This record gives sequence, structure tokens and C-alpha cells, in this order.
Amino acid sequence: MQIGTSLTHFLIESQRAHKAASGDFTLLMNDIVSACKVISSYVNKGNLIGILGSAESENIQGETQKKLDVISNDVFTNTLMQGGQVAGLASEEMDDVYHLPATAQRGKYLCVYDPLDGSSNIDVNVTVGTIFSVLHAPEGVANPAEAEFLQPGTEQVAAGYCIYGPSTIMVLTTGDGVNGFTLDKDIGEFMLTHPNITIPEDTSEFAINMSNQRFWDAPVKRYIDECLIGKEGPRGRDFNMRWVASMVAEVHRILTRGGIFMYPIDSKHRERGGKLRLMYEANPMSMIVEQAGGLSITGPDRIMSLAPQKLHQRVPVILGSKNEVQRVWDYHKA
Ligand SMILES: O=P(O)(O)OC[C@H]1O[C@](O)(COP(=O)(O)O)[C@@H](O)[C@@H]1O
Ligand SMILES: [Mg+2]
Ligand SMILES: [Mg+2]
Repeated sequence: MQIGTSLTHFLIESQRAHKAASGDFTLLMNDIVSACKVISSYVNKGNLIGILGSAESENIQGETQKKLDVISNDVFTNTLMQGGQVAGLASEEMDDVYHLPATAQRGKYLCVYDPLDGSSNIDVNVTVGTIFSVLHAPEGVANPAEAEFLQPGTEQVAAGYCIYGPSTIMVLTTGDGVNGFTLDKDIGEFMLTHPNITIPEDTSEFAINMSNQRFWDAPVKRYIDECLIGKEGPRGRDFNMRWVASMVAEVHRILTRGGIFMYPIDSKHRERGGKLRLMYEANPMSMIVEQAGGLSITGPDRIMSLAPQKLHQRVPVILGSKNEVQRVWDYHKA
């Protein structure tokens, strides 16, 4: 589709390609797009309307929630609930599965989301985002429970993120490639600006929180040491490093120019299974990265083939440029 095509047009054209399509998925995507537009406007306003800072409440992860974590969660939850295309919702900011009110219309899908990713950056005006994953709802179940959400990443119908940076960009896959749309705030519409995104297979740029170095396992220590030694060492070239502390910003950079992002298992996070969450961070980002020609692993395993055990389960995440992630994968197998 041509650059400048609106996201609305793109979704309807994609629907037409599926003869059996009912339009329900297009409506759901429209609700997700509307919610992200509202969150984008809140993020932009920040302390103009007093919404920076902590909300004095804690989520199930034991993290103090930011006001914008709570606001973004309410906007996303209410917009999708009122849209009538979901049977159940789950979020980083809600301990349990959200059950729709009895009066609410139920739809064919489940949606799991991280309403505001990169929360530690919101008060310092650094890029944040919203990450979402769409799954099929089991037929005939009025109030899907946690078990119904625990589907492997390969079962995702769609995945995406909306990044709130210098510009607001929605990146989306429905299993047929990855496309990016920039929000034109003057007309309130997302326009196709990044068609058929593919990740360069090679890179000289890694992203990892170096302050955790002493806690890393041998394969990651070896990989990063070799990058740091640079051209004098076995890699024969120098590497650069980036760390924004917003997964959505790291993944967007990698989709744009390649790279490898790592939040591996380490002795500090081992008990919890990792830092990042499988259902609403690792799985949706893995579908996007794989659809763009990259790889996404835990270390020994492909993330998308994991069988989820819990809604807020944490996993190690290593994703990005194919040949670099393959090297880390081989180091874990060695
Ligand atoms: O603070 P650290 O260790 O650098 O971790 C940063 C990581 O934590 C996160 O902020 C966790 O996500 P949330 O902000 O949604 O809780 C990721 O976006 C980011 O990659
Ligand atoms: Mg997050
Ligand atoms: Mg979050």
C-alpha cells in the first residue's frame, strides 16, 4: 500500500483481503487506535494537567504505579470494553483478568496490554509507549478466566505498539508483515510512513542494562565482552551501545536500523524468571520482530513457542537482528 495511506483505509483493505472477515477485527483495531490517540494526548500534556509523578498505588508486580500508568490503563480498558469486540481484557496494571460488566457486549477477541511501557521515563520526558497483543477468545465463554489468556505467542492474531516520542507512531502486524503509521495530530489520523518494515540481519549496536553485568550468566557475559573488545577481538569490528530503558523505544530503533536488545536472565532476576513480562511485552514484541525478519529468544528457547504459565509471568528477552541473536542463541547451546 502507498505511503500516506491512512490506517483506517489500510485496515479496511486488509479486511477485504479476507473474504470471510466480519469486520469485528477492524472494529477492535479501531478501538485500539482510538485509545492510543487519547493516551498520546495525555502523555504530551504531562504536567500541564498535573499527571506526572506517582499514583501512590502499587501493581501486582510490586511497582509503584505512575499516574499515567493508571490513566493509560483506564483509557485502554474502557475504550475496548465499550467497543464491544472483546470477551476479556488483561493488563500489566490489573492484578487479575478484567471481567466485562454483565451489560457489556462481548466479542470474539481477548486483548492483553502494557498500557504504558517505559514508566521510569515518563517524569523525565523520555519516549514511552503502549504495547498490545490480540488473541482469539474461546467460544461460548462469557467471562474468560486467566487460563484462556495463556496462549503461546504463535496464537496471537495481531500485535503492536504505539510509541509516544518526538512523533507518535503505531507499529502493527497481523501476521502478514509489519507496517508503521505516524499520527498526524492536525487531522487526528495515522498515516502509513513505514511500509513493510524489515530488520537488517547484521548490526554493530547492542542494548543492555550494563549495571547488571556482574549478575549475567556466561553466554551473555561472553557475547557482551566480545562486543566491548571490538575489532581487536573475535568479532573483528567495534560495537556501539544504547539503553533508553523503554522497551518500546529499543524495539522501534531496532526495527528502524537494526540492533540487538537484551534483558537476559541474571542472578538478580532469576527467582522471578526475568524482568520483562511474557504476555504483554515479550510475546507481542516477538511477533513484530519475527514478522520483520528478526529473531526473539529467552536464551535457550524461541519466545513465541513458550507455553505461558501465569498472566504476569516474566521471561528473559533477547531480540533483534537475525545473525546477532543467532550468535547469542548458539552461545547458550554451546
Ligand atoms: O530499569 P531497567 O532495569 O533499565 O529496565 C528497563 C525496562 O523496564 C521497562 O521499563 C519495564 O516496563 P514498564 O515500564 O512497562 O514496567 C521496560 O520498558 C524497559 O526495557
Ligand atoms: Mg513495559
Ligand atoms: Mg508498563
